[in-house]
Amino acid sequence: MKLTVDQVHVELEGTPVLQGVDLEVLPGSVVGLVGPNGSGKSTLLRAVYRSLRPTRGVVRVGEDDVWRLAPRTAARRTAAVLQDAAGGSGGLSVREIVELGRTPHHGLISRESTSDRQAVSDAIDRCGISPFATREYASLSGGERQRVLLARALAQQPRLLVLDELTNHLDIRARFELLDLIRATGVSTLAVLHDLDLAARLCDLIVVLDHGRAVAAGPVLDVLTPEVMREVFGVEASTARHDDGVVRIAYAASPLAGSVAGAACRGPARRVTDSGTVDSAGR
Ligand SMILES: Nc1ncnc2c1ncn2[C@@H]1O[C@H](COP(=O)(O)OP(=O)(O)OP(=O)(O)O)[C@@H](O)[C@H]1O
Repeated sequence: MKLTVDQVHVELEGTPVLQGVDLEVLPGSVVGLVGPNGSGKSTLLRAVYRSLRPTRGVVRVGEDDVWRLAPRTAARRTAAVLQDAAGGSGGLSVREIVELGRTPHHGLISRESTSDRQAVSDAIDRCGISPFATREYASLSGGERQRVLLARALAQQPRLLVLDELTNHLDIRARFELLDLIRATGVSTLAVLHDLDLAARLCDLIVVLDHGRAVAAGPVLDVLTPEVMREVFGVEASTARHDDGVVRIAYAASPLAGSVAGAACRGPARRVTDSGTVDSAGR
């Protein structure tokens, strides 16, 4: 299902945190949301998964404004996997945590159905967590928990996946496995990623946020240009597609742009032009 973020503004305690963000995730595609700390990535995700109402602008999943849908309908469409906290799992087992993904499909008095059980078992298998399905969730390692939370999201059978730094706790093999898994779901996905190499591998398109604005959007090679790497991330780097087809980012021997002390040299706020590239004049 398509996600459309249309001119979304968010103001928190009088501070503009998002300023007119536009983006699209086409059905079945994976869009990476990248940007420096504090640029507004998690805030944008919150507006998408309906935990924070935008001050202005519209978020549509399919044709519908998510803030006009019934909460249960919105919850069926969108599943969010957020940065993990072990607290709040209330002694539940892994399987019980995954079963929570079925909640939006239940009425007040409905009981677990065959399709619920099937969806839960499929999600557990796909995420490779059956060896510890009966363990208490809180006893798992950080990487194991990430898989369980993804399984809960898949059990929900959503039309849109929203992922916030899903690969944080994962070792390198587990990262690649998870990327493959996400791609294989075929579900439209908006993923916040700090690791730009992983973003380049996983995503069809990248959107760069800086100071609450989408300053660049498009295919990774068009977006993570040396200029954007310098102006937005404060590092000297180049991005190229290698002979094996993989896009890699090469950082300069002294990557910190602008100052030996490492303070990022930031340009003026930039924005996306009609062609999806950065307006380098900052207009
Ligand atoms: N309640 C609030 N009042 C004022 N400012 C807030 C509030 N909550 C968040 N912010 C600010 O909004 C900005 C964006 O925060 P957000 O968590 O969306 O950034 P982020 O890009 O996800 O950052 P990170 O990469 O560090 O996770 C930050 O500067 C943050 O301090």
